[in-house]
Amino acid sequence: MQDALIQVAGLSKTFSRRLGGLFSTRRQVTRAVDDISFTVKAGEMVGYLGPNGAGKSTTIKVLTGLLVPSGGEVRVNGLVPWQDRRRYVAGIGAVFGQRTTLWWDLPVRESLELLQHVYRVPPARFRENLSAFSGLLELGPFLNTPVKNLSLGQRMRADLAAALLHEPALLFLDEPTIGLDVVARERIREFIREVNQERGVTVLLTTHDLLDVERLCRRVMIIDHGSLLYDGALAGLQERFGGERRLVVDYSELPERPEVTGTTLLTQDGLRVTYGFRAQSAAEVIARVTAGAPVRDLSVLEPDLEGTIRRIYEGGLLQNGRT
Ligand SMILES: Nc1ncnc2c1ncn2[C@@H]1O[C@H](COP(=O)(O)OP(=O)(O)OP(=O)(O)O)[C@@H](O)[C@H]1O
Repeated sequence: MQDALIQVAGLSKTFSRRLGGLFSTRRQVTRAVDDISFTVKAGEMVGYLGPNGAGKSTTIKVLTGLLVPSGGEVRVNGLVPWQDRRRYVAGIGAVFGQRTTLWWDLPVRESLELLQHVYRVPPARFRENLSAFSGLLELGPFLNTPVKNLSLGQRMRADLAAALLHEPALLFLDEPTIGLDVVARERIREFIREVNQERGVTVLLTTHDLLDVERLCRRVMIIDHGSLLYDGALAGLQERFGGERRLVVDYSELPERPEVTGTTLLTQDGLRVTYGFRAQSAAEVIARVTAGAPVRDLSVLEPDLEGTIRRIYEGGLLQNGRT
């Protein structure tokens, strides 16, 4: 716990909303986040996943100090996020994909200059960082454009630069690729990877785009109905909850008995046979297949992450599966 940059213990956040008219005493209580605990070490990049309404944004809002929790303890960078705001925000950056933190009517450059003053970034550092981020995010063509006239992809790039100009140790990203096309998404991912690997910025990433997670995160946390269901390696998730891997074999000559020990024969179409298998290494299965009959070609298909996550959300696979 000592060297953790983010320390969360027993965090809860409840929203209470009056139902009915002004004088109604009926209230609807939502436990948006319910007793979650985790730590994140400096330099990590962690994916924070969950279906709609799971509690992701609420967690991020508490961690960035925008919301005060109903219970639990949170320390980020050694500070309590919702106290001592000035000191706290100097050490973090945040991008909320759904809305910009920049000044709507100002050109990007002026917005960034304003932030320079807010965060008291020395002029030389500012120039250096602006030039580095302009290069990586190709801000040049729209630095003088008012934020309100930017495309969504340009706006997101400007927001990322804005979040990092003061060199925070930690970056919170809430849906940073939402609404972007494939090329723009890839560019943003590339930038996030660079920031994490080259600058050592710790990243907590919330996203519905599992490609973001596959490309960027080794560790994922999954939240649903306010509870943390899984915290561990992305690879472990696939191993434990992924569907079957498949081996597609094109035989040159069909074996007498195409069944192979340790696999399920899924389909057979002429000389092409597809097997399903779990856990064991593909090499073992391939060795068994090739020992049985001559093979012309074969390929292994991994279960996709989207299918795995969907199974988890839909099937409650993780009810007792906290790691
Ligand atoms: N200000 C609020 N007042 C009342 N209820 C709220 C408030 N903010 C969030 N909630 C409720 O808390 C729960 C968690 O919401 P949250 O926005 O954290 O989910 P999320 O995982 O970020 O979802 P999404 O992926 O849809 O953004 C939901 O049931 C939501 O309706």
